[in-house]
Amino acid sequence: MKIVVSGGGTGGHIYPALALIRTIQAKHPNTEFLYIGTEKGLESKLVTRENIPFQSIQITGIKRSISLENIKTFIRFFKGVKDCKRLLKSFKPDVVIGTGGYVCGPVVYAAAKQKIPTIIHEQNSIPGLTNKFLSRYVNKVATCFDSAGEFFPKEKVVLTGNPRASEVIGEQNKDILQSLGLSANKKTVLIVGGSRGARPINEAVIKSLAEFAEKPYQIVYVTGEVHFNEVEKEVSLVGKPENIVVAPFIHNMPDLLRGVDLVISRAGATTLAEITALGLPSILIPSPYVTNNHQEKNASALTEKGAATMLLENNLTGPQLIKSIDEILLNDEKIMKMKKAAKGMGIPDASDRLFKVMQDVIEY
Ligand SMILES: CC(=O)N[C@H]1[C@@H](OP(=O)(O)OP(=O)(O)OC[C@H]2O[C@@H](n3ccc(=O)[nH]c3=O)[C@H](O)[C@@H]2O)O[C@H](CO)[C@@H](O)[C@@H]1O
Repeated sequence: MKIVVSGGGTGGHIYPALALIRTIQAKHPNTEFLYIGTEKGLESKLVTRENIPFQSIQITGIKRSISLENIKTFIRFFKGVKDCKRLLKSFKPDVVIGTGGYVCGPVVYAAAKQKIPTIIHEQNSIPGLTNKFLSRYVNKVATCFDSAGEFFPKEKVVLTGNPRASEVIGEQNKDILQSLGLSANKKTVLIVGGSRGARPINEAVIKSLAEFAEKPYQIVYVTGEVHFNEVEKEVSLVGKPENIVVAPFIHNMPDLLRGVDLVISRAGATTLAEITALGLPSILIPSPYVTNNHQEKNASALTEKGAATMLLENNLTGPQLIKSIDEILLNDEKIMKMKKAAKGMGIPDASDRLFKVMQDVIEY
């Protein structure tokens, strides 16, 4: 079998694609893959380090306001479609799957025009522009939230969940905490601002460092690659408590997630799929800078079930962050309830479900 995968820009679109590829590689080792992305997106780094064949095209996202840049984007889109048609003709895939981000636009569109079976995977509760556009042309739309289905042609929608949920499932192993220089026996909080980090979260954490030093729990704090140097400088001015580890990015996030007790994060949909699959309590700080405020909607799905608490960025201060952590981590009964609620929302067999959709469109 030959499969083209495309998805990019941020980790939330790339990791589901990689998780799906790994599932298929495990089941059908002879499958050939081609990943199409952009050089600028995180995919050019994340995909190549997995030794998956990677080709890049040039494309930019569309701006919501009318601008000259959009005319250039349309020109790039059609040039991208032409380049993709050439790549697809030479690779001859059985199916093409897009996991979101604007790079999928020309890839999936070109495939649909060449009558190659196509699927898009939408991670969020409110779909992105590219997936809405592509839904007219594809065979199936795989979703992770019921609410996303309303935005797509009904007959094409299948609720599969996010393949990354399947990937994080596994035995809990605290070795990773020790390898980071932390204790295997203390409760552990992971603080992460999505795949690129989030400055407002970083600011609140830096302001809380002195107080964290007094806490009975420990913290893995992931700054995001681009913010790391600046954060390190500020941390060295205040002094880093021994119970905190600061890292720019964690490549083996599934291992780490299996070792922590509480996650503080933006409300990116792939992160939410991971924490619900594992049944992890969370404090979600939705990014207000995303299309249609979709992260707040993503987060609400969890808070409505009691799986998470939400802290809006407007209310994010150092003291509020510490209060929110203590309310959960120092209350075993609350932890148990949140764990159960989170687990109840997880879709751990998402990879299998999505693979089944692929088989169905190929055989159709
Ligand atoms: C600003 C923006 O547009 N954000 C979107 C983007 O978020 P973003 O890329 O931040 O996505 P998510 O939070 O959903 O997923 C992040 C992924 O990166 C991984 N990870 C993160 C940090 C790290 O150090 N190591 C690591 O491996 C996580 O485990 C997860 O698999 O895609 C999501 C999924 O479509 C959307 O919901 C978000 O709104």
